[in-house]
Amino acid sequence: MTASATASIFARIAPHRSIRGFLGDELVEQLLQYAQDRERAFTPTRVGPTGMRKVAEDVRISLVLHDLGPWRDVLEERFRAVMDDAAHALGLGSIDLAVMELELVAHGDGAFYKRHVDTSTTQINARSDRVLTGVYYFHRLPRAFDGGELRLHSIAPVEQGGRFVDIAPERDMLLLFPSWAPHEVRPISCPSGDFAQSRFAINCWYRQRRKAVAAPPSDAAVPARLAVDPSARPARGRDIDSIYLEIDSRTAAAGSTRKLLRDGDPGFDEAVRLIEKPDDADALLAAASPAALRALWEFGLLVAAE
Ligand SMILES: O=C(O)CCC(=O)C(=O)O
Ligand SMILES: [Fe+2]
Repeated sequence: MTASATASIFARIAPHRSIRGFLGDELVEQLLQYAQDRERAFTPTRVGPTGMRKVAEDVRISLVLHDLGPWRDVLEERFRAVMDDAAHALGLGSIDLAVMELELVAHGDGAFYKRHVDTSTTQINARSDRVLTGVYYFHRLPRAFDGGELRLHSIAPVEQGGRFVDIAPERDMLLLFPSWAPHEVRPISCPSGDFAQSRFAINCWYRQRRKAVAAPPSDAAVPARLAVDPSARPARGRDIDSIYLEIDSRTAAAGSTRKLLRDGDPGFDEAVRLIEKPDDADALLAAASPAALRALWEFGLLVAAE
């Protein structure tokens, strides 16, 4: 490829699509009401990888609510319904969906989010990656804020021939773009300062499952007596993502030839419970199937008892 062909790829704005009238007025009103009722439960947004996220007011100011309450199921269903077409239209191929991350974000007066990519939250040993970003916009009428465009950038910065496009956050519009595409939220001015008049958005990240690395069949005998690795730390009250990460990092630390223990694999449910409640290990081990015990041992979550 010539240098100028490469330059033009990096100077191109990522493919994107918008779907107007995505949820319809009735649901918009219900979501506005929900946001208003839950105002006190919103917290400052954070940036950075899972498990190390921090408030950084020089990068991002907005408020977030992860609990979508009674709307979670219907939202998941609607977002899921457009995934395949959007992924193909944007050149992402078929997504092997692991999970959808959903959150409700309020941008009020003075809010913004500087240029970033949505893939940077993922840790090296995560089980899935953000591949497709959906942002669904809604707000009260008449609209009481200005600004808040989503600026979609090419990979190359403007000084190197790059470009950008500003997309207005239209009420009841879903915008879809690849999660690797650099973008920002332009500053919002909402002179009333009234939370209910914020620029609301539901972020949806479609996470693609990482390919499993096939485990070589192990013929080593599972030790007769197993115990929780004494160096394992209890993880009560952690969210499920941190538990997944914990499973993966313990697997790696044990030098296991198997790469990831996944949902649905023998031993996966037991692994989650062991990490959540290591004190209940004895009862869990007594009830676990031989296949689950083998997996827990191969993945380094259990070790031979002294
Ligand atoms: O609200 C928007 O337009 C986009 C928000 C965003 O980029 C993010 O939360 O990662
Ligand atoms: Fe983003």
